[in-house]
Amino acid sequence: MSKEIKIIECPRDAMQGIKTFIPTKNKVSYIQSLLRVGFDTIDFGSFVSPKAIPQMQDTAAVLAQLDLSQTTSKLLAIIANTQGAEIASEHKEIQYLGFPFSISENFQMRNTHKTIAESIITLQEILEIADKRNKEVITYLSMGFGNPYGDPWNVEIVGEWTEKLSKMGVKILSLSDTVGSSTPDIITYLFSNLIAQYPKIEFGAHLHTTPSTWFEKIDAAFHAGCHRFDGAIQGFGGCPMATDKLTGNMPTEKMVSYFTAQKQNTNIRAMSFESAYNEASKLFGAYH
Ligand SMILES: CC(C)(COP(=O)([O-])OP(=O)([O-])OC[C@H]1O[C@@H](n2cnc3c(N)ncnc32)[C@H](O)[C@@H]1OP(=O)([O-])[O-])[C@@H](O)C(=O)NCCC(=O)NCCSC(=O)C[C@@](C)(O)CC(=O)[O-]
Repeated sequence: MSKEIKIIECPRDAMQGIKTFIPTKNKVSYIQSLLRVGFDTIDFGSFVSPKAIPQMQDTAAVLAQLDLSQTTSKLLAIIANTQGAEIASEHKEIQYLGFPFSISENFQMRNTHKTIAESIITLQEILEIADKRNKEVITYLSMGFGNPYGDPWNVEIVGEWTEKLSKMGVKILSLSDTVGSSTPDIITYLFSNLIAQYPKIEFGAHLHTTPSTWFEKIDAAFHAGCHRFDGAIQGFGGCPMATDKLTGNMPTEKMVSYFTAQKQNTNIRAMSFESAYNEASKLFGAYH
């Protein structure tokens, strides 16, 4: 029997880099449309410094206004320090805390003002907070496919960090292509080797892409055994801490059509997906 495909929709990643503040009610209305679709998880907001990411400063207010009574989706919030982990853990509606851990020193500094060595200590503390508060942690291996800063990167480095994270008790590891630099060969190599070597870790693909490379990236990750995929409708967004130019997210509509063609179950309801897609056009159309 084939394993179900988990699609993680990331409105947080789609919105966080938009400079104009999106009114809370518009965020609520958009996320509400996503909650009807059947996504495994919605990465809906973040509890980070409002100076670092002003767009996400109303995450608690957004959460308070969501109607979660009908949804099957779980909620994920990004956190970047223990303060964020404590705040997010106060909310019983949030199942997952997502921590961006980068194997690029430059990106980790840009993103969280901490070195890799300091961040690994933060991650350990976050894992302990999550354990006490009954939350699961998703660790992102940011710049997992290389980086634009000239920091050392190769597949052995990814392997060594995966070993360390596994020993620390990381259970979900999302290999993140923060600036869209991955190639199908590297995707295939990393997923097929790491999935075989660490059967207790659930590996995810958080891929960024240009419109011409989405297919080869998803196809490589899927055929290498990955079943957990992040995306954002119409590919909106990207990480504003990475480079001056955002590289869009993996477009969810492309993934849905890909997995439908592969006869894989994603639990996506087509009509609700279409409504959410239209909501995305209205919401993001105003800012692009
Ligand atoms: C980590 C820090 C806070 C360090 O930032 P800092 O300036 O070094 O930290 P600080 O402790 O000095 O705090 C600065 C101010 O922020 C406040 N603060 C501090 N923490 C919080 C918090 N949790 N919630 C609310 N407020 C907070 C804190 O209280 C203080 O306020 P002030 O005293 O100046 O008024 C900052 O750099 C930060 O927030 N970074 C987050 C960056 C971020 O959200 N990046 C995008 C998400 S990650 C991503 O997109 C990648 C991903 C996941 O998609 C995967 C991939 O593609 O790679």
